[in-house]
Amino acid sequence: MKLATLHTARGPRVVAMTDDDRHVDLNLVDSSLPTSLRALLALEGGLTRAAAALANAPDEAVAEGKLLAPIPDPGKVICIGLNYRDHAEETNSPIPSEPVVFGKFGNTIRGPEATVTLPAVSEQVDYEAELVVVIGRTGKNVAEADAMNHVAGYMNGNDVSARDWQKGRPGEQWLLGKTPDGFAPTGPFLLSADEAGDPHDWPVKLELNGRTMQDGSTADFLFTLPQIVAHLTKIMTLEPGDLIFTGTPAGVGAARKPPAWITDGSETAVTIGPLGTLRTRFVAE
Ligand SMILES: NC(=O)N[C@@H](O)C(=O)O
Repeated sequence: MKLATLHTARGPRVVAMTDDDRHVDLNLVDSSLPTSLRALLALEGGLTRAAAALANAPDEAVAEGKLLAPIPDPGKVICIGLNYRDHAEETNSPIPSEPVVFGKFGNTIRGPEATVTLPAVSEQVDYEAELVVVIGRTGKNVAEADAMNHVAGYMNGNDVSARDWQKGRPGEQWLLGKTPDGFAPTGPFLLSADEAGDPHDWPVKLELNGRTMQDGSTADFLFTLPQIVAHLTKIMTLEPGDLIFTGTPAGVGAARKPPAWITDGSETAVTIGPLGTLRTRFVAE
């Protein structure tokens, strides 16, 4: 199932996208279903009931509106860094012995087709195509063997980064470079895990203004999704609606000569496996 959040005349609604790109308002079909995708994921059997609603949807349940981020209000936005050898090498970073972890806040979340304002204080805004994992079940101390049972589905993501606020900062902290408003676009939809299958061999592609800049594969992960989920849950409880950005392959703007920064009027397009395309426009502040 392709699930998304649509801003309709009735407010935000969870919709299922049909193969001909119509949006079925699941709450209109089954009014006991929550209107938030995060709440639907937290509901025991929520995805099964959503599938039943989609299967029984009358034509009147088709809704019009603007797509928002599939999960507009994630509890946590966790990011894995240096999870591709070629990206670690192009940034002269050591190959990590365990997952490198950092985070983003809710202010960074944007949907497909969003316009992101570039912070006036940065001259080095960069793109990073990433597979985003959406957690569907609460878990702490999750074993690798059980980890994929905690995954609800997948989305395209762009870990937009202000390099001049990420590198060379006191305490080697990346946070300010990773958390300007809008620096975590996701979408256009969440593909449920049952339909997605195994995501460990998906192409990861990013175009900047129509030019291919990244063309990698999740087959090159240094740490697999089960390893990442097991590692994170040693420390924290993961909950339905939490997002995990799983790292970016080589080809980022900072590693190019000359560097290829995102500037006023730029557009990025992220396409990962069967997840559609996430387009983002950027304008100057
Ligand atoms: N360089 C950098 O920030 N990289 C990370 O975000 C990553 O995805 O590897």
